[in-house]
Amino acid sequence: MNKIRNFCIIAHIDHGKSTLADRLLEYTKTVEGKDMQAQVLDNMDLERERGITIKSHAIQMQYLYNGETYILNLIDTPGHVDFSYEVSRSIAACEGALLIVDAAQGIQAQTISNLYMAIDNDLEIIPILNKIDLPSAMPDEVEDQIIELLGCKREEIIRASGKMGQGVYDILAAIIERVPAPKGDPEAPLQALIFDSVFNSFRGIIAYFKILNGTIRKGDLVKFFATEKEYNADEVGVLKLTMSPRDVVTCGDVGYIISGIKTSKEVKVGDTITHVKNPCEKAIDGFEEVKPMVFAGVYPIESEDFEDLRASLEKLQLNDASLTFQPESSIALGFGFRCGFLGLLHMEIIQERLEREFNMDVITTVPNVSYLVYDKKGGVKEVHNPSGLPDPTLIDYIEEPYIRASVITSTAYIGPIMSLCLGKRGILLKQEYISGDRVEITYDLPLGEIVIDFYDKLKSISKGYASFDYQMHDYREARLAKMDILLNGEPVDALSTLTHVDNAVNFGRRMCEKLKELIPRQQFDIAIQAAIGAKIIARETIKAVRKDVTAKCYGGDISRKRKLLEKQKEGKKRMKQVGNVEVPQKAFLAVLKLD
Ligand SMILES: Nc1nc2c(ncn2[C@@H]2O[C@H](COP(=O)(O)OP(=O)(O)OP(=O)(O)O)[C@@H](O)[C@H]2O)c(=O)[nH]1
Repeated sequence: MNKIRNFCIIAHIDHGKSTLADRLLEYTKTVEGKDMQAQVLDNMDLERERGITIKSHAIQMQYLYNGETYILNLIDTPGHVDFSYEVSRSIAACEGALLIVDAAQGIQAQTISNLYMAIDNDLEIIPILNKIDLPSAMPDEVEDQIIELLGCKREEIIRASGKMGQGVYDILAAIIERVPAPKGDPEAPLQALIFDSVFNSFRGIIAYFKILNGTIRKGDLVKFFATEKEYNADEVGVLKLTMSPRDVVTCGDVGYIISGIKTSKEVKVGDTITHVKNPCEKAIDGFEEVKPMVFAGVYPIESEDFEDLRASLEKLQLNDASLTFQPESSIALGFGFRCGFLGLLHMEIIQERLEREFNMDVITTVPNVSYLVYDKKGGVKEVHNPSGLPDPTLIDYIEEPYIRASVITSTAYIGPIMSLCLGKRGILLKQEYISGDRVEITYDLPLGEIVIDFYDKLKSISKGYASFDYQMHDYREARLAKMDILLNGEPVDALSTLTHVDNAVNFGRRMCEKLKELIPRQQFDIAIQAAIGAKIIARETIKAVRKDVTAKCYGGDISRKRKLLEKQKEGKKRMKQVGNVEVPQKAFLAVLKLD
């Protein structure tokens, strides 16, 4: 066990975690020659295409150091704020962390938040100044920032380039020298912490764990604490580039178990696995239950796919414990689910994974946050969907969630960032200089205002030189009103939103204009109206068109005609019939596209 090192890589988004992980795999000869491709661990297509890490990935390496072979278990983690929950779980499975800081960008918001998470879990931190090959690198200055943040010595910082390979051997040496070996007793009753799981259509559910105490053998009878269900350990093993079965996995190891579990409810991330005979006394303190921040309806395009959608969401949830869902119905869209996400990127990723991995065609509706609605009788109810709001006459007041946000930027951008936050009803708390001309600004902001487009706006006004991190803070009373959208006089519940009273008219007008752009012209006029209660606050009309797609074709060209018709059918795939109006997916997310 003293030859095992469990470590993760943490950093702000794009500071080079996955690239450095590639180098570690290459220099330890874990992946060689033909298997080596960029971002080996980002094995989801979606991760490669977008160049971001969404899931944490675990992989075991072996490395010969001073004549001894060490086992290094690496867990690569995502950098985007929406996925910080993945980071917290990976951290719990490690004793050390490589903290990577981009030498050109310096310390950013998630550098700090991920670092705090690692410190809270008592991890040994190895600071790495990455991308030193960049001409724009400012190694001395960024080193100063790291020293100030960590209170470490200059010699402890390793200068590296994940791209060119500098510093990689130093990093491997530091992992062995500085990260403590896992503690624990291989003879004690089994205590294994489940930190992730996936569904495999052939093998059932695969749970990934780290053993804190004890040993697990193939064929052992084990039980899961949360469900108290018993299973046979059909296969146990460690995680190399693929799963690598072992007869025994022991204390300190990061591994996997396959035990024929088919239903996702039976495996809970954060749960403890122990033996049926000689069980441990108590479960490991799991993870804090993650609270979704943003909610949206997810509806199958074909209503008969409802049960398939449920099964797909259950499987996805296994691999993504932060996703929540419960059935709901909409007059406009039929039966679907109200899903909870950590943020908009998370929502987008889930929609794409449903489409790619499960072949589901879905419509997602306007995202919103959760509200606390106090009624006049003194009761309170959490509402995740504007159409679930009680009648206005019964409502005493509504509270909305506020976050505490930290923005790190250079002084040049303070002005525009402050006016952005002000426009989002933000309250400035403090402004602190970190080092040089870098400033941390702290704001309280209504979450509902930032989920929509805050991140993109921040990036564009600061030309990318501002980073942002936030935590849920509290709920505060707000003057909110429910705004409905009517298409040809029919309210479309899936388009309802809660908006601040002061912005309502402006918001309603912009929504109507945007919907006019997004809903295709049809064979009759379509009136789009925004209303608060019975009062219409904005209106647009989409003029009728007679659309004969085959009109352009010359008489005999059948194949061309067929192609055009097919194309039209394809276009319909992402449409939903609402009353007599066909509404495309884009329109349901119009609110995200307001200028
Ligand atoms: N010049 C230079 N570029 C690098 C280096 N390391 C990474 N990059 C580039 O920086 C970008 C981000 O690298 P990734 O490794 O994907 O970053 P990441 O931190 O894993 O990103 P997320 O997983 O999405 O948080 C890519 O375009 C890399 O090619 C380096 O050492 N030098």
